[in-house]
Amino acid sequence: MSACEFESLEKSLESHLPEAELREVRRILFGKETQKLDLPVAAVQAASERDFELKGYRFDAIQEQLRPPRRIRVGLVQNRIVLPTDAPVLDQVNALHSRMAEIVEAAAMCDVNIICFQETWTMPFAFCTREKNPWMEFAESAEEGSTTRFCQELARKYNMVIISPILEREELHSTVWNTAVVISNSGTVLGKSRKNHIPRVGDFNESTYYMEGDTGHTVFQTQFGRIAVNICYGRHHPLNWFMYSMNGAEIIFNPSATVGDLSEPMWPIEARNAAIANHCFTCAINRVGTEHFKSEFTSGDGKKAHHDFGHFYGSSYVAAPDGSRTPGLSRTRDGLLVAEMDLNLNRQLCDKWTFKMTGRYAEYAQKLTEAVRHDFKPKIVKE
Ligand SMILES: NC(=O)NCCC(=O)O
Repeated sequence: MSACEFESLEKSLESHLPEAELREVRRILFGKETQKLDLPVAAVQAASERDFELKGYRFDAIQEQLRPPRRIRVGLVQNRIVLPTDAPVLDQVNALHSRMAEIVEAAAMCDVNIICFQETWTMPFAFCTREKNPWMEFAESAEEGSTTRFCQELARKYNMVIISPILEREELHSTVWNTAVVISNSGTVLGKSRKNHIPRVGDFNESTYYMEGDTGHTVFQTQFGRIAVNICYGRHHPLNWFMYSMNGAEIIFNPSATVGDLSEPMWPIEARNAAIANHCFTCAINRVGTEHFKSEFTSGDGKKAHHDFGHFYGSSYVAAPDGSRTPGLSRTRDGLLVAEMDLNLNRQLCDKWTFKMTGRYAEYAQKLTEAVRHDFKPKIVKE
């Protein structure tokens, strides 16, 4: 079986382990069990007709005496590109818009309050090619572009906050960014969060196309909680998650595009660890499928030139501050993951583990300031 045929770790465990053993494996691998959500029949039917996986889970929190629960639902979308990468640009974008409209409608049936799409969801992940044409044509304005207009309509129609990660062109200086546009459930553009860390690894030649973000660690206050967006490669940087959390994020979304050979063993760990370390929920989203490009490209590693990036392995999941997590979506299929969470869990875990309280941040701030200076002398004791 090839890596792009392997459905998921969860399915494999389910089909091969006896029930009692499976429970123990799940307890250790996934933490406190998330309950399956009873999703409406209409949504399940829509998912089956439209050929995407639909899964729903609930994270529970303690019922407090003074604070009412703050229960909300998030939706994570992973999908393949719809048309081949050499189809006309506008056709590719429109096809992805139509696909997303089908999935968002099902999310609305499931009472999703905040939905997040995958990184640069309106295009193939063409940054492996190092070609400028036609990929730069996918870049659009975060405020006025057709994708934002499209999302604004959906946000209003379904009373849903939408996180729409796109390739952004800032018109005045024609600067290009990798940006998540955050659209309020009122349909207003609440703001945008630009990718802070740009990869220079394997075929991820993104620095050819856009710059390190300049929006810092913005947190967006929505009707359904305070949210932030840490785009893809930013998940390898603990301080990036940390700063969103320092600004008060209750849920941090991580829209991504990453391939099996490079990052799959890290995937289940990083967002989950960030949820634990920062007392918040995290949502890891990855695209699916293998995208083929007309021109060959090399990876600068002595291997033969190739036409594809490798397999984007999906496996989107949500992690909670108590270390529990949902099972992942499939590695091969389009999917919508619905997760219900009580945001009160964040403070409950803060009180239990006190990582924030015991973090000694002032001490580290000072040490870090020293460590990044050119004349820094590391403290190493030698015999
Ligand atoms: N899109 C992106 O930043 N990918 C980099 C590779 C990774 O972070 O796994």
